[in-house]
Amino acid sequence: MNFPRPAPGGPRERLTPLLSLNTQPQNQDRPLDLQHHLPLSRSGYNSHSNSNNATHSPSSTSLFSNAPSIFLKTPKPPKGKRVDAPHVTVDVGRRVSGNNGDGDQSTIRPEVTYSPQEGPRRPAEIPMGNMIGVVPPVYPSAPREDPIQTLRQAVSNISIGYSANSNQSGSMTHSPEGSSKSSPGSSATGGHGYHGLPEPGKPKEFNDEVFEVISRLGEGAGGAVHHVRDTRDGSIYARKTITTREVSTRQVVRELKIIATTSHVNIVQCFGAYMSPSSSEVKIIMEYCDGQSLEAIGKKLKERSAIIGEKIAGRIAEGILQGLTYLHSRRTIHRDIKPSNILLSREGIVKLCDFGVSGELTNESFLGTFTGTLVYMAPERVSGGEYTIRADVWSAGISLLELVQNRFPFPAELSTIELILTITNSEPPSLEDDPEADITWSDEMKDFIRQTLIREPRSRPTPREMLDHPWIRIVMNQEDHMAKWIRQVWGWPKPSKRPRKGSSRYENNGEDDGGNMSKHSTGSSVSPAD
Ligand SMILES: Nc1ncnc2c1ncn2[C@@H]1O[C@H](COP(=O)(O)OP(=O)(O)OP(=O)(O)O)[C@@H](O)[C@H]1O
Repeated sequence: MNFPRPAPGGPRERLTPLLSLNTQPQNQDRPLDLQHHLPLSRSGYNSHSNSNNATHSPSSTSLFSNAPSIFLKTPKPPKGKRVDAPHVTVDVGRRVSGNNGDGDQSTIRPEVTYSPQEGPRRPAEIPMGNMIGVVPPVYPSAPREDPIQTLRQAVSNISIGYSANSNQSGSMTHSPEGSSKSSPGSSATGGHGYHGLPEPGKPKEFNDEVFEVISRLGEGAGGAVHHVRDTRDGSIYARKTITTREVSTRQVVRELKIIATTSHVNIVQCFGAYMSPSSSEVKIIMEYCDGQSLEAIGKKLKERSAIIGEKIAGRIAEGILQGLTYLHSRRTIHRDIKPSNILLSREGIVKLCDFGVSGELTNESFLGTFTGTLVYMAPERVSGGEYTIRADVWSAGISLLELVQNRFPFPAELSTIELILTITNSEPPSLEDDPEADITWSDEMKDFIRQTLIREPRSRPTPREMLDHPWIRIVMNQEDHMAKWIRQVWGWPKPSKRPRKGSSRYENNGEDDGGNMSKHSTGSSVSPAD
């Protein structure tokens, strides 16, 4: 990460000398390297925060006339509060002391340090290597933040097993075939075999040894997601591995906190987490969503030259909005709603996942935090403005439009800058009939998409308001075929009503799934399930 260098001679804030070095040069022929930005990011320091808290002042005088000085902007830490390590630029004119051999071990001998809380005090000698001095700030009462410790704490907070989340407090949005309760056991592998449910209320301990990897589900920015089986009881999960070196501690902690504290039928359920022995990875154990993501479903439909029907699209839209409404009630914005983060369970229930970039609202809005996937971002986010939960509504609209039209709503050949300009300045994309393919969509559905893609954020409805849209009400008044539809998408056999002794739960009972997808048709009747 690049930290902004303080502009020489630029506006300065109140500076407080933290450390003054008394230089008694013993070897003056090798000047120390000047003007290095030296992040105080030894282990235990949060190197990416408070980048603006330090600067140096070459022209300032120090306690000792010849001594180079380090100055810090020193916001006085509130009592009992953690202080992140500042970044300092060391302005050291001469090697201080020590041998000049290959080891290049020199020592700076600070005479006085100054702590905003304690005033001047004398620290120990601080070794230098390679002519760069790294001087820890002296905040005796401020505990250093150890990222590994922070992660361990966050992991242990959620590693209380599935018992904490086993109560699905969210409303069921429809009545799927089979069990509606989310549990690892209910997601049998590829329709072969039913695994017993873990005992409710009994926390499970997870580690690498207990898992067997079935397949790799995909890879995101921070790590990979695997389909795994717990060899102790055959339970099936999705395991997300986050490489701690690639993702900021804050981001991992935020994701862990959000998934550990959310409990809703339209949010992927978390069953626990653990750290790899080397602490280089955090692994999150989630419910496995057999129905896969809207991205994978879209690809499958394309392969078969099939499109999705209105009733199915409406159910999916409703599930997304329920999930977002719940998140909003928890003062959370997802910030990365896109087809690969919208999953379906075996029963066709929508499950939002990937809270890596989600944000917790302190006020109703965020200001200009550029996090997420550009192509699904609302105009106010792309342009760096303030944004609210309504930004997630836009992303949901783009994702749905992509799914039903089976193509990305913006021209594919746009460069990043052109895409930004299109999102911010052009007429928002809309749902259109395709007479050539004999596809027509209802006016209600077209209006629903239009409402989600209103450019002016304040005029765009919230997820809660979108749930009252006539299209959603019409769709939700009709019979639910999600389980049948998702089975047809993936070609799963129909589950038998009563499993015969010794047979698998998802045994094919002879249902003909051959005609599960029309090549094309009107938008309202593309599949038997529709
Ligand atoms: N619980 C789950 N069940 C089934 N598949 C999942 C689950 N969680 C994630 N996946 C799939 O794993 C893949 C990787 O997911 P991940 O969230 O890490 O990255 P992504 O959304 O593809 O990319 P990015 O990190 O850029 O947002 C995606 O295809 C996603 O659909």
